[in-house]
Amino acid sequence: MSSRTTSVLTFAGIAALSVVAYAVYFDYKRRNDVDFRKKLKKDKKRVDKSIASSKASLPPDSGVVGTEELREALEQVKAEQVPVSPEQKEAYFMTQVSAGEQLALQGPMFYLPAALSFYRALRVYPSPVELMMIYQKTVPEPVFKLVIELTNLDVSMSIPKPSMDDLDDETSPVKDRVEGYYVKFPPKAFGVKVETRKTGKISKKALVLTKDVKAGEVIYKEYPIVAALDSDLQAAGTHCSYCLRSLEPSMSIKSPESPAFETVYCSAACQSSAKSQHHSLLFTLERPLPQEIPSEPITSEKLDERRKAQAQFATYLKTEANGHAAPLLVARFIARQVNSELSKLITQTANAPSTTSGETDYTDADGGEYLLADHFERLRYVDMTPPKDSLKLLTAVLDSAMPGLDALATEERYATLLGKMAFNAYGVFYDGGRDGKPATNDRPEDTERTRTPLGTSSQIGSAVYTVSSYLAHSCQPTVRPSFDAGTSQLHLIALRDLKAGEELTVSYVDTTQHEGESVVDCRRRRRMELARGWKFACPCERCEREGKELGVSSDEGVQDASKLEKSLERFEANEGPL
Ligand SMILES: C[S@@+](CC[C@H](N)C(=O)[O-])C[C@H]1O[C@@H](n2cnc3c(N)ncnc32)[C@H](O)[C@@H]1O
Repeated sequence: MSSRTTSVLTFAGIAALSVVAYAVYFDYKRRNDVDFRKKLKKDKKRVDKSIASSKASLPPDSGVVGTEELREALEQVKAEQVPVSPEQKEAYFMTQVSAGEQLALQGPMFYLPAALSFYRALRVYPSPVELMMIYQKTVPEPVFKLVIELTNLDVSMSIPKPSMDDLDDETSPVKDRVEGYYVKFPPKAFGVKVETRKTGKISKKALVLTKDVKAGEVIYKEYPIVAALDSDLQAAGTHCSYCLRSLEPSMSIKSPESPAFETVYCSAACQSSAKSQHHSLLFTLERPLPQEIPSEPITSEKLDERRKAQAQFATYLKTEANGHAAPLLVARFIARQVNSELSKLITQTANAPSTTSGETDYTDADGGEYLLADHFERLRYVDMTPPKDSLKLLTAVLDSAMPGLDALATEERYATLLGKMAFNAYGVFYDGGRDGKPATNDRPEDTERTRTPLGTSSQIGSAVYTVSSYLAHSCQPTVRPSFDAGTSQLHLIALRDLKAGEELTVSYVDTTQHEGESVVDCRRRRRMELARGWKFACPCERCEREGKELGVSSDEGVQDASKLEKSLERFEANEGPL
């Protein structure tokens, strides 16, 4: 995939989410909030007035817009007072966007006034970059071009130009936002950077040290974007559902508001974080929007519908998805994105207090230059066929909480998200891992794949991290993940002295030679597991060295999934190298 395609996809992902969040918020208020409906009526009058005055001020030949005309119009707009209070800003924003939409429909003569309306809305919108992206998808092209010209003319406004051509322009602020990502991410304090490395024809992203470290040193600590307990522990109530800490059942905080999916927490802070990130949307009957937005009470039928959807999804997670964290991780991820978008819209338009727990989370998931989507869109994924009905059950939960949310989880998007979770999740374990995980009847290639050097059967749960997702595998790794806080916080520990510039690698699978296991068998076991779960023939030094010593060649470089499948089949039948 070219970097341009990736950039466009990243934009599309973010814009889609913002549009959906805005549309859902708007629609929800329109349906449920009497005051809001009254305000809309008033706004309509204002819009009509605004259109009338725009029409009246049109010069007679205003089909084509010259730079001078544009400059004059811009100066006039900039001389206008911008509303100050959040409520006024919101009303102004709505008026201007509606006026822009209606003017744009009236033909070329009205393109400039339409663009000016959209431009006015930009001046009060909390995330102008995202709004430009929304405009790019929704506003007629000639009008959008005028909005771009207006922003270009206005040097004092730092709104980037998100047209496709600009992505090829080295000086474009948008290009900088997309490609500058790896300059700003990971944050310097992590002591690592992401580099693209090529082995033969295959290029991969690698995590590289930016400082020297000593053996045993903690290189960085990282909180997950999303985490989930293994389903047997989730049901047992022995671990915190949010941070995955082990707890005494008598000390735990139970969540009475979600009978469908019982959760326990180790602290009020974890309970509050879980609720604000995902739990309230997925498994409670609480209104998903913050208190600041008044609404009519929800009917008992609607509540029943929501209760039923949650119960069905919970049953699915406990039975059919049993042993697989990906569907729950995806549900929590989507809910977290929705909550973060909504709280951003609401906190910035209505001055409401943040609904998040305030945990230090460098992903900027709750505002800031890069969003959760920016991080997640860039991660690699494996093609997956979603389990039957799992998407339907999830969208029913989302839709019963807020009509319209189902647009966030199309089949394609859902499959990609599952594939991302499966490729990038780490198994969380501490104190040497656990025993007694129930065995599954799944085929090996269908079992949970989470990078865990102790093996999946020792993990207590799964979690996805942004920085650590970039770590490549080696059977002779330079670092190891550790969970020394006894929670899902990942500590990356150096396994030997390492120098700045060295690539960091972890073991995705158990690479230790077990008692009674020969070198051949150990090599075979881990290579099969990597090929089945991770779709690559391991090219690491250890595999190479052992292969040479044992006189077996290896199919390094097998990256094409169809070729890999064949290679794997031959290898399993002892008929060829992998
Ligand atoms: C979670 S991603 C790791 C991120 C990866 N470093 C990247 O390129 O973005 C896992 C995938 O990276 C690839 N990968 C990881 N380690 C590798 C290695 N040592 N050699 C070749 N491919 C590797 C495999 O395709 C694997 O399924």
